[in-house]
Amino acid sequence: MLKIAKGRVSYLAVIGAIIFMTIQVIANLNLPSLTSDIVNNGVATGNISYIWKVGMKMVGFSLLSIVAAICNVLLASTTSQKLGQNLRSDIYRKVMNFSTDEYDQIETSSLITRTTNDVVQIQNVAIMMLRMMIMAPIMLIGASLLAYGKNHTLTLVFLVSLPLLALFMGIMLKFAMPMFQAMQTKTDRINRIFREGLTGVRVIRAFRQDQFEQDRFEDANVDYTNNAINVNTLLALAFPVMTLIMSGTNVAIILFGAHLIGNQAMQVGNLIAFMTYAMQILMSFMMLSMVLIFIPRAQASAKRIQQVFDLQSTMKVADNPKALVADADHSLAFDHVSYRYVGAEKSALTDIDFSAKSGQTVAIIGGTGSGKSTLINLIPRFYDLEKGQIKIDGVDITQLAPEKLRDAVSLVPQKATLFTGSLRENMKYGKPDATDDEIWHALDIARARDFVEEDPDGLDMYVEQGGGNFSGGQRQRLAIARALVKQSAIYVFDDSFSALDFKTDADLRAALRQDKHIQQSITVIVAQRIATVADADLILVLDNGQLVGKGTHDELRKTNEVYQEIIKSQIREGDAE
Ligand SMILES: Nc1ncnc2c1ncn2[C@@H]1O[C@H](COP(=O)(O)OP(=O)(O)OP(=O)(O)O)[C@@H](O)[C@H]1O
Repeated sequence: MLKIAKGRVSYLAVIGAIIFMTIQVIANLNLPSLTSDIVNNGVATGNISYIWKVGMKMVGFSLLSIVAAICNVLLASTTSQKLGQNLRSDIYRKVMNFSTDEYDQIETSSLITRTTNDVVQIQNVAIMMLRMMIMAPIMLIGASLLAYGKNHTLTLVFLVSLPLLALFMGIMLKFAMPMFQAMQTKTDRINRIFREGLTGVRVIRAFRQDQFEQDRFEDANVDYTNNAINVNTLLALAFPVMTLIMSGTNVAIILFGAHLIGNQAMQVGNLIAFMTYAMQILMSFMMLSMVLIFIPRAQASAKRIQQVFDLQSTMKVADNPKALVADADHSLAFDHVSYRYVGAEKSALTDIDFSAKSGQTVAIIGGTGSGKSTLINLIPRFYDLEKGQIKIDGVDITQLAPEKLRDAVSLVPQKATLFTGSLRENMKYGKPDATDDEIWHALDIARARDFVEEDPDGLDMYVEQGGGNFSGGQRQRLAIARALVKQSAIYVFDDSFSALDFKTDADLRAALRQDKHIQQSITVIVAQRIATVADADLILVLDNGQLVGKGTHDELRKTNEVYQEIIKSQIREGDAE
């Protein structure tokens, strides 16, 4: 908990909170003594001017206590809010820098709970620490000493009530702590099922699994609710018991106090003050116990957040990362590359070897699961290799700063993802200073100009979450345009043309070939159709992670069996050139 707060809170604010809380408690501790003074020396003797004098002092201490309390609350809540803000930013930054392997280690839903719910738990306890944790010990010690000063004998009452209270709080902690700790994992479970239900709603309906999913969610929901009810019942039970102990203490003090007053061993005012101190002692003891109940839950949350911070990226960045020379002739080379997914039994790619240079198009074709997407995901270093090297412009990509490498590669993923906002913002994603002319040029090549122009808002058109207000083909074309705006050394299209009809596919590729910038870059295309790959300078045929063919369309169709098979299957489907 302290580790997670380190460097994320202002120490000045923490010191300020401690100072103001100390002032508040000292002012509060003075009030009972002044009350006893006013009763003993003012009320009992009928000395009005003395009552006024001490009364004004009491008002002064009360005002001081109020002002100090306000300052403490302000500092405590600002500090806890800032701590939350910093934690959320740091988690987000860390997660955004995860390599793809790390994403597999902590579920997305759990990451969301950690950024929201867990951070809130820590914020709540931070406020408690900056208020109750400071207030309680000072008040406990101060009130005990002052009560002892008022009457030694009466303090013996605490020898019974405090151990009783401690015993009860101990039992409470034992039962409440595991329930509090379980709350976070139960929240994770609810979020996971809810998220899956939302993203997979169409599949769920199509497979008529609505009831199954509803039951699954209900299960998690009931489990969470029962746990929350149990915790709250326990806390609710605690209050009457604590009130009973406090009232019992009060009664005992009054009984023994009356006896002492009867024997003239104590003044009335001192008894009143003693009772107030007794309440302050018991209250601070309870406050400490409450904080002790909440700390383990926040501790569990802190651990979950720390886990995210502790995840070491498997991707090592070179000590002196190299840069690429802008506007130079480019090259891309795979040098006997193999790759195996973490935990997988066999390699997804084995001994892939090819190279390409500026102006060339490399096409990758192969059956489902043959390793096409894996191969292109290795270019922007989403994963690190098992064996071999990938070089861009002759430099091993592990020697490049990751941001420089990602600048050099423009990727159109298999599943086109657009972000909420205007279309212009989406288009500028890879080049924030892109002009409207550049965007229209890219839309032109991507065959997306027509439908954007038809919309009255044009580039200001609103993009809904995930690009939901566009068809699959339109989304794909916009994703292509976005990649083109970025202007990189290498363009990678992961099955990006499959959502397009044959004519649009052919027009788009022809427009790509004519673009000046593309002519100086390397284009890598993953495709299913022979027609899409036929005019590439180099075609790679993948089968079961192996490179079983490498050459031009003419070479491969004469010599390569797998390629011939693909052609045959597509002729049968009437889908070939
Ligand atoms: N994250 C992953 N973890 C483990 N194995 C994976 C992962 N992603 C893919 N694979 C495996 O790697 C192999 C290659 O998958 P890849 O996605 O590269 O195939 P693909 O040729 O692009 O297929 P498709 O045409 O269906 O997209 C498959 O056997 C797949 O099961």
